[in-house]
Formats: sequence, structure tokens, C-alpha cells
Amino acid sequence: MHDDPRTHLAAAARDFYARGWMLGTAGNLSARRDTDAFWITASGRPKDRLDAGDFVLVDRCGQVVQAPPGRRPSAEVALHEVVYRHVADARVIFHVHSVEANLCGHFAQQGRLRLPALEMLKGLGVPDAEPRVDLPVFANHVNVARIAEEMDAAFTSAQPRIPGVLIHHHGVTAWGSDFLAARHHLELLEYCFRYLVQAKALAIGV
Ligand SMILES: CSCCC(=O)C(=O)COP(=O)(O)O
Ligand SMILES: [Zn+2]
Repeated sequence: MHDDPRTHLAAAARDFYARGWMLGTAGNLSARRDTDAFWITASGRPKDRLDAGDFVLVDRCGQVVQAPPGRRPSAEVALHEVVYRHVADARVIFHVHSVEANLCGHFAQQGRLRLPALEMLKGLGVPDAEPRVDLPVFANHVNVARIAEEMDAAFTSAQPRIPGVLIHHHGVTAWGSDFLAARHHLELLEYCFRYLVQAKALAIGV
């Protein structure tokens, strides 16, 4: 069972909970089972103690294929569905709510957050010597379908350059071709957020 994606998702959730990124049931995680379906955390579950009964299998449209009794998929399953539909090599998606991600939403301009020109960006697939890269920032809506529509429209007009997006006043979503890549992408984005918050506090232009 150790290769069951649910085991890896539960371990990732414990790790992110310990870092303060998934407190109070915040966030959701998913992993593709195959091209037709993905496992996603059930809605409203505490992320420090997930087990196999806390995951729902949904099809590529986000419709339930298999759910433990009393469980329904994350309320934000539509956001995962949009990423899997547009990003062919995304197999794992992590959505977390960190303090720094939410602070950085305030630094965005016209729906984009300029990331600091750090060597670390190479880990997000940006090899440029002096990178000028923006993270897309979407408005938060109570109606998650509306966020999904806006992400869908943005990804239809241009494929995301880096493996993540920010939702203002909400949290960050990062993805990768496997568990390790998704975790690295999330960690690198969170590093950028911490850097930006501290640079702002020190009045350093980035
Ligand atoms: C307390 S977090 C509010 C909902 C949210 O943004 C989230 O990430 C968790 O929602 P889910 O339905 O996946 O539990
Ligand atoms: Zn959320």
C-alpha cells in the first residue's frame, strides 16, 4: 500500500500542517490516479491526521467515482480539474494557505505578482540570468466555480509559465509531475513569498 497516492498525500498534508500551511482544515491536495481520474482530499478534514477514508476519487470532470461514506470531495476540486486539464504533465497538486502567500497577494499588480529575481527560480523552470517572472494572482470568490472559470480563461489564453498560481486572500496552488516536484515547487514559491514579505519589511526593492 505504500505506493498508494493517498499515503503520499496524507504524508504531504502532515508535513504542510506542521509548517503552518494547512491549519484549521485549510487546503486540499490531489494526485492523478491515471488520465481519467484523480484522488483528492475530502472536504473539511483535518490535514494532520488524514487516512485512506479521507480521500475521494473523482473523474477528469471532478465528478465522484468513489467516496468513503459521508465524504465529499474538496469544495475546491474544480481548481484541481482546471490545472489537470490544461497542464499535461501535472500529476500532483498542492493547495495551501500560508500567511506569507496571503500577505504577498497585497503586493500584486494587475493580477500578477513579480517574483524576486533569485537563483531559486531555476527550480521553477526559469533558467534566465535575470528572470522577470510573474505569478498569476486570481481574485477570490465565495463561488469557487467562478475562480475556476477565471483560471480556465487565463490558462486558455496562455499556458502558465511557472507551476503555480496565487488566489488573493486565500492561498497558493502548486503542481508538479510527481510528489517531489510538486513539493519543491510549493517550497520554492513559499520561499519567494517569505523573501518578498521580509524585503518589504526592510524596504528593499526587489
Ligand atoms: C478553512 S479553509 C476554507 C476552505 C478552503 O479554502 C480550503 O482550502 C479547504 O477546503 P476543503 O473543502 O478542501 O476542505
Ligand atoms: Zn483553499
